[in-house]
Amino acid sequence: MTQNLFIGCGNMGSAMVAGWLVAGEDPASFTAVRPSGTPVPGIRTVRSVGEADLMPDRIVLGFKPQQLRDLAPDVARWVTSRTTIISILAGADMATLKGYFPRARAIVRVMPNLPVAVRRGVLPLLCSDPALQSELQPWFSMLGFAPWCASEEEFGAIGFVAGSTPAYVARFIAAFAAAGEGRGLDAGIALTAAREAVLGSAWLAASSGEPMTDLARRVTSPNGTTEAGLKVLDAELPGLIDRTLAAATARSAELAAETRGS
Ligand SMILES: NC(=O)C1=CN([C@@H]2O[C@H](COP(=O)(O)OP(=O)(O)OC[C@H]3O[C@@H](n4cnc5c(N)ncnc54)[C@H](OP(=O)(O)O)[C@@H]3O)[C@@H](O)[C@H]2O)C=CC1
Ligand SMILES: O=C(O)[C@@H]1CCC=N1
Repeated sequence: MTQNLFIGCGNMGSAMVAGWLVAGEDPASFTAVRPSGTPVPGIRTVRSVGEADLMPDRIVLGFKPQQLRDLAPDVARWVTSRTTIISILAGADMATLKGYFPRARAIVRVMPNLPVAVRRGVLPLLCSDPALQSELQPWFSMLGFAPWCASEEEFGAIGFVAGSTPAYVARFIAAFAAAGEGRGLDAGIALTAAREAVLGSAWLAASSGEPMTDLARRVTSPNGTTEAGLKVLDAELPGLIDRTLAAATARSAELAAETRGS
């Protein structure tokens, strides 16, 4: 059985494990290292790599990017020519990772988003070895849309469109709910209405496959209420999203520098 060792398994590591367990993966194939000892539901959790006492086939780097420099020497002690390193660290580029783990069989970057927990994630992948791509594709695809990227730039761009989006969507839903409350709605009803409207709209977009302009047109009666609302939204939203992604991109570059120690 393939042994997957998560070094750090907090919000994102636990979400990935949850998705794989729902997909039917064997819980015995996962071990999580968490210094706090907080259990990861459904799998063996230990406080240190030493306590795990296994030679993993895959090591998932699930700690914070800022910790890479300090933790890499310890992690490297468990890496052999049979070990695949899977990094979910934002910002840490392939060259940096290769520098820390020169003995690894291969290094794979993945930038998952939180819906991997319910197998509807977006998780761009980066690794230039076609054999490893074939080996890992079915495993990652259990968690959602898992495209192999041709370059670090493409990987980064998909990551920026999708990686933080669950947080942005949470804000979007909360803003609609707050606007509903401001118009006298009960808080619970306002939140349910906003959340279900976003879920239903995304579901419809995914199942119909139509262009977004067509979907919007089907809602927008000429000179009706939606048209009045869109005049306000369209004036702000594209620029706002662009600035949002630009800020995330800039922070990623800073994190990349921190992982290199420069
Ligand atoms: N959250 C997200 O949506 C996304 C996160 N990522 C990436 O995932 C990584 C983790 O982020 P996230 O899950 O949000 O963060 P969390 O803080 O939830 O998880 C960090 C994990 O690292 C563990 N840890 C801390 N110190 C050590 C150590 N010395 N040795 C081993 N493990 C340690 C923590 O242990 P303990 O649990 O015991 O505290 C925890 O399990 C980051 O690199 C981030 O860039 C990537 C895409 C999306
Ligand atoms: O906020 C972060 O840095 C991580 C990477 C993408 C989503 N969460």
